[in-house]
Amino acid sequence: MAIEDLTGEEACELVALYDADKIYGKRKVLQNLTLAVVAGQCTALVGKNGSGKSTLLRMLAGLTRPTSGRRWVRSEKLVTGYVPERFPPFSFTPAEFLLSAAEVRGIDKAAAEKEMNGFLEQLGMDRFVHVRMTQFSKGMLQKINLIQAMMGGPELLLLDEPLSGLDVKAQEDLLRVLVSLKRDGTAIVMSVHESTLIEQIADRVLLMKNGQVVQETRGDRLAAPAVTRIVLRGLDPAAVREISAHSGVANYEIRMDVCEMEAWSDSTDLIIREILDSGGSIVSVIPQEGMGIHLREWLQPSELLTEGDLYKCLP
Ligand SMILES: Nc1ncnc2c1ncn2[C@@H]1O[C@H](COP(=O)(O)OP(=O)(O)OP(=O)(O)O)[C@@H](O)[C@H]1O
Repeated sequence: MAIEDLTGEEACELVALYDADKIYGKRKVLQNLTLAVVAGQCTALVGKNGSGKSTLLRMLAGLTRPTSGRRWVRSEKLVTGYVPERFPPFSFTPAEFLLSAAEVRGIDKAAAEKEMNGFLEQLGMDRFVHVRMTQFSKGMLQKINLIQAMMGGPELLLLDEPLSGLDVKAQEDLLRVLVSLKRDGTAIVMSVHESTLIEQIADRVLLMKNGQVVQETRGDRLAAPAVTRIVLRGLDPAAVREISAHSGVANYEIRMDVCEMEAWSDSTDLIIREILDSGGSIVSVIPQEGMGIHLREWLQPSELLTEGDLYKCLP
């Protein structure tokens, strides 16, 4: 499809890559990447160090061009916030740095000051507004790094390891801010190692390996318990419905004389027994590993909001 022909749902796309490669010297660090970023959607990039996450974020930001393939952007005026992996301890105060960054981006001074103070307060940094950043810890610098990207109402927010250096309280504060931006329609793409951040905010998770997206899953599937797909025959719909009323059945679909059921893995034996006892026969039983299980190898658990429901914390 020609990019110029995007209509309907695709019109929500803010930026997209088509068959994009990035080559440094002889090394292909991104290969055949095709992906679109949609307003209000949060995408998490997961993968080992060197798998290409930062390069992909820079390419989406327009900071590096594809060696081949294309980057499409809805408008050259797309308001984009970018949080680089490293943020140096500039010898400015947050007020000096953030307000001049806002001025460069054409944000009105009074509005910038109001927005800056709001973010500083939300991230517990308001006391340090006039302190030189050379005295800041890694976590404090990261908060300023995040604020510079979030100011000016970005339509697209690109975050390279946003939780880096933040303590648990700061992670929770940031998560609240990100959820609220996402609710207002900001698209977020972030490289991330913490599973809880993904579970709380990501709509989709892309697993990267050697510069390619090798797996894609929904963010909420990461936390979902494993299921078993059971295909059965020989039961009438009433008998299927009766078994499906069991809490161990996640969902089912009847097609002609065959029924496909998804059972929570820990109920598989019980459900199969009920099917056989009711006179049905089993065609196949396939455990659904789900991508979450593969993805978890690449993620660290985090203490972030392990018990709370994030949405309950929101104002
Ligand atoms: N400007 C550059 N010149 C040469 N090689 C580069 C450049 N930028 C990145 N690379 C290489 O591209 C590969 C992918 O790097 P990238 O930083 O995108 O990976 P990453 O998944 O973000 O890793 P990390 O989590 O360590 O940041 C690495 O091998 C890196 O050394």
